[in-house]
Amino acid sequence: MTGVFLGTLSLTTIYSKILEYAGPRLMSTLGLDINFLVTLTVLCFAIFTSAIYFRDGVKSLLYDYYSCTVKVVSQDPLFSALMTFLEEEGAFNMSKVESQQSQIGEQDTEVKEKGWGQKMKAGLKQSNKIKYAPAPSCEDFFYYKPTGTTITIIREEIPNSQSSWWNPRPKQQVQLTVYGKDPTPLKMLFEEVVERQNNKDHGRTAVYKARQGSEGGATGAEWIRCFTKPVRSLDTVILDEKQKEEISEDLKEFLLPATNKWYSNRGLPYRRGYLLYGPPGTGKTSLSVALAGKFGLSVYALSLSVAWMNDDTLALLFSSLPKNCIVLLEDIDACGNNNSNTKAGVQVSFSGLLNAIDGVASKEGRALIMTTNHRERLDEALIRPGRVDLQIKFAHADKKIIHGLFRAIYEVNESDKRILKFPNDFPDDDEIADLANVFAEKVPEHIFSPAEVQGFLLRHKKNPRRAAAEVVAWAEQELLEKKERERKEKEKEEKEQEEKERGERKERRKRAKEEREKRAKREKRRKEGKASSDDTDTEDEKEEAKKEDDKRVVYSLINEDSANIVVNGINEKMVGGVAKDVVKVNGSA
Ligand SMILES: Nc1ncnc2c1ncn2[C@@H]1O[C@H](COP(=O)(O)OP(=O)(O)OP(=O)(O)O)[C@@H](O)[C@H]1O
Repeated sequence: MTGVFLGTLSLTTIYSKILEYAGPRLMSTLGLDINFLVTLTVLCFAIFTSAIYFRDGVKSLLYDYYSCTVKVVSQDPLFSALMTFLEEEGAFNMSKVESQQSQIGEQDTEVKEKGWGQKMKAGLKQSNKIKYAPAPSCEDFFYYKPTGTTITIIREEIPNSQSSWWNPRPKQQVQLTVYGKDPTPLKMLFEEVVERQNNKDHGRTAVYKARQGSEGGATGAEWIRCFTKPVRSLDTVILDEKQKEEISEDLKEFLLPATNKWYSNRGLPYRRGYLLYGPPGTGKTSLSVALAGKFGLSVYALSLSVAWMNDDTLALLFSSLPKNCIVLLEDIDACGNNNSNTKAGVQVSFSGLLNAIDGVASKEGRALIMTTNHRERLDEALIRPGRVDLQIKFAHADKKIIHGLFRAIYEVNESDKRILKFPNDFPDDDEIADLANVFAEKVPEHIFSPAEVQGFLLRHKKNPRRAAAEVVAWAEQELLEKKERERKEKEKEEKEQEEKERGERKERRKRAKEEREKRAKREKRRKEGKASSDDTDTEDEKEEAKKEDDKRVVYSLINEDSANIVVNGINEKMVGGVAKDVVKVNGSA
């Protein structure tokens, strides 16, 4: 009954009923007029709204005319250092957070020594620690003690629409504002950020990796600080001392400010290029990282073989390098040469690579280290002076390198021996020197890479005597396996070559057939007196036709006589490979 009754009442009726009922009671108990109350509420609301408008207006006026602002975009190497600093200082209100892996701080990941670029992926051991970052578009206030100033921090995502491959949008930007005309607090803050970053990097080498930046349909790429690792001493790279010194001195001189001036006075682009070539596992990457460590440079590693790398992204990455860094470009032979031969899956063209290295957009002040296992496949244009100023050859280990590797592994200081629980009877330095001689005598020279020898030694990390005793058996076994691997590889290569040649022959036959048919048609038209200017053979066509006629002669001869005799007899006159082709044609016919 009650439900039906309420249903029939309208809201206005209820409201007027309440006013009718509550009004007089409020009046009698509180002494307040209901009309007065309503007016007061509306007035408060109006004042509150105007106050907000007023505050925003003043704020925007102050912001426009009486503040200093610095914006840092995510592509700037300073971005991650700044975010780490602010996070460490507790500047962010973490009530609105998002989990994040790469932007704030760096991924403290362990990386296997072997290789960069694509290989690095396999070597990364992701730390499972989840990091939190303040969600974008939040405003934070950070009290910066040294200057007693409050800094407003706004972190924003940047809209997609502004991006294009030549100007990829930064993913994010952080904006720091202080009110007042004095930018000193911001300057001081940035000095502290850089100093803290430098202190952290001291004794470490920072490694940056190229990352695809493709959103909103536009492709792009950016460098991302991946990790830092302790500086690798040049002494741990076992190589001919002269070669090490040569490249080290060259780089040292290049980095001098006077050299920069010298280059610019002569209008030369201030860049230096090195080529490290040789079989896998001989120390090319290790030397590059050790050099970076020695001169306090960061390494910018990239590989041409990653699926998204193309001419544009490569050029973009080269144009966004900082000054004084080492760019490590591995497996440079992947993009082929002027006559193509690009590896499957590689999108970077040879001209694209040349353009990135020393095109107009390429940054100055960087040292480029290119590595390859196949120097013979490189185009001379790529390694001409100016692009490559110094070449270092790496080879399989000789006696000196084998000896050096042994000593490098087993010369351990007392504290490491204690911490790592080395056995008490671990040989002293004199015995290690003797064992190193024995070891080097037993390993055949120029067969194994330093990486292979090092791999064996690491198996007996705490037992050099055993390593020296067992190395012969290991070397024999390895040799057998190596030979088997080489045999299989050769077989595979031969098969691929055969397949390629078969394809080329097929293509040539197809073209020749089309040409014959075309000529026959022309001939027919000529005989019928319908020849047009198109039917006149060009010099090239005449030459092609002559070749075709020759082929047909061979072909008919083959049909009559023994193929081998004819081919051997005519081969002299033939253009390379034609006779052989015809034999195969005949064979398959
Ligand atoms: N000459 C060397 N001195 C010291 N260690 C070496 C040397 N060569 C190789 N190694 C060791 O072998 C491993 C692989 O070396 P590295 O990656 O530098 O070889 P690479 O020549 O760059 O190989 P790839 O051509 O396959 O990239 C590393 O652990 C490195 O320490």
